[in-house]
Amino acid sequence: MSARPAAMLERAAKGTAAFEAAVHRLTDSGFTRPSYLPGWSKAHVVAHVARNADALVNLLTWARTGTETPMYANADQRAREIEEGARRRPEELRAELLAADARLAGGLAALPDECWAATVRTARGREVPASQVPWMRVREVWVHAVDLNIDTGFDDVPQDVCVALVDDVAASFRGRPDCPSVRLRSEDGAHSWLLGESAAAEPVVVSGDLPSLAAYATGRPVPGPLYPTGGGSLPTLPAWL
Ligand SMILES: O=C(O)/C=C/C(=O)CC(=O)C(=O)O
Repeated sequence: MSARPAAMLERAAKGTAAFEAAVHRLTDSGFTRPSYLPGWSKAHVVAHVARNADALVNLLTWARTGTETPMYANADQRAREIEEGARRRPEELRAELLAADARLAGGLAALPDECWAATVRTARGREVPASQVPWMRVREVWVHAVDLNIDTGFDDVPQDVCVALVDDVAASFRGRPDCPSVRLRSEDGAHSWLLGESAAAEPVVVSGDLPSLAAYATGRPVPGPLYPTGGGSLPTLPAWL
């Protein structure tokens, strides 16, 4: 069986198309308007997503060659390139995004089967197989399509991506003392996640549809109603990523 993560590659291609389409709907003057991310304009978000594509190409290079090729030289380089990108003219920034997306698509298509299991290290120091790279891109393009604050919301994010996002958040909040104990439950009962300290007393149960749960877990605008146990207020979660 091939180690190629075919389904996730497909999701990455669809998410990338959705992000590019959202940017396409953005007027030139809209680039300088605020995104949902504090201190970032929409242009910052576009520049970050373009640089993330190149950073992921670096991980694919690492997987293919065995030579350590970090996503970014350091946090300063990452921040500087986002700032520089955000100052470019809209047509340049749009073109940069498309070129970076094409480089990443080429790198993903060309990675030999035997390289997907190679271990690489992310900018957050996580050691992961290269087969995680398509998921890392899915996460970036969908969450930041919402962050652009144009017209994409979590209702537009495919349900399987919503589930995978909450899986990701639950894994990163597991056992964290700064995370309240919260059980997220999809309204159809098919999915359930425990956030925060599992040893803590009775968690607050929050139920709702998958887009709303994913939006709440990732700290984004929640499209639909969420129902915490006892009708109280929603617990405040720590920032994710
Ligand atoms: O998944 C990780 O461990 C790291 C992800 C990132 O660093 C994504 C970014 O924030 C980025 O490329 O700037």
